Amino acid sequence: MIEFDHVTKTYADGTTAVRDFSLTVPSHTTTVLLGSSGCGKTTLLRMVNRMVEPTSGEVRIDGETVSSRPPVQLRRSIGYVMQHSGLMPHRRVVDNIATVPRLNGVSRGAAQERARDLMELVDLAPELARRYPAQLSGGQQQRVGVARALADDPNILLMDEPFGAVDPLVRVELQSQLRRLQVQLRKTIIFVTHDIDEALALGDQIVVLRSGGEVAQIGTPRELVEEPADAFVSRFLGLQDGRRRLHASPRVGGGWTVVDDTGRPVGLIEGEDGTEPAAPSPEGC
Ligand SMILES: Nc1ncnc2c1ncn2[C@@H]1O[C@H](COP(=O)(O)OP(=O)(O)OP(=O)(O)O)[C@@H](O)[C@H]1O
Repeated sequence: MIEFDHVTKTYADGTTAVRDFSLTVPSHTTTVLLGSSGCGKTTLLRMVNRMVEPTSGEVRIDGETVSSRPPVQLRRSIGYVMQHSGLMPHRRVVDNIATVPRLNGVSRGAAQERARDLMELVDLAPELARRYPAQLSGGQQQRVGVARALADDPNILLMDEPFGAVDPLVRVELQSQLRRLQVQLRKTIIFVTHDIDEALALGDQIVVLRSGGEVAQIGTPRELVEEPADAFVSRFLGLQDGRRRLHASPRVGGGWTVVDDTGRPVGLIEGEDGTEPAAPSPEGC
């Protein structure tokens, strides 16, 4: 469990990025910090591995304040994935992934073997092991970033807009992969994004932030959509402008077409046999 206990961060130039923020992140779940640019998401994330020190308050991992842990040792015990992968350009994929185990004293051979297993886990073809990061697509680089973060089997994974720079199709693939991995690995994940769909797809718990790291609402995806705390959350989630008000209308040949409030088709529903679905009503879903 990770706890933020009344943390505030004022940077040297006087900017207060986060003010009196408290949150409990349950173990083995994914908590998404969701908010627009500049609301303090990265600042909060980096407090966990001491890349940012709070001005007041504290962050605890399993009851122990992180400020009592040497920063380098702490950082090596926590996986960190960032938007632009942060891979070392002059090192091959396999060596990038093996970085933390090597720093922690694992032999080169064993670390590389672990790296190859992780490549398989994140669906990277084995022949990519010898390439350099610049010889990979953006999506592949992010997979390497995830594999590298998992290399020393950390309990905690911090993910800062990890899929923000890849195209929408690849982004959805990476999100599904992370969901599958999480079922298997059950890490404690804090995931930062400003993308609402991504938050709804990945979060067990979502924290909607206003500027200054102020919490607008904490809830499951369902709670946020069904019971937005106020007009800000409702607007932020796109509930007021009809973007998420969907209706199903019968489709020629069976099944249903899902349309939004403007009548724009956004998807299909098919029954188990590919025809009539059991659940939705034509009045809306
Ligand atoms: N080192 C710094 N010195 C001064 N101000 C900073 C520093 N780092 C961040 N800030 C400011 O703190 C506020 C929060 O920044 P932060 O990066 O935590 O937000 P964010 O929600 O992650 O934004 P984004 O989604 O754009 O990455 C912003 O106003 C930012 O300009």
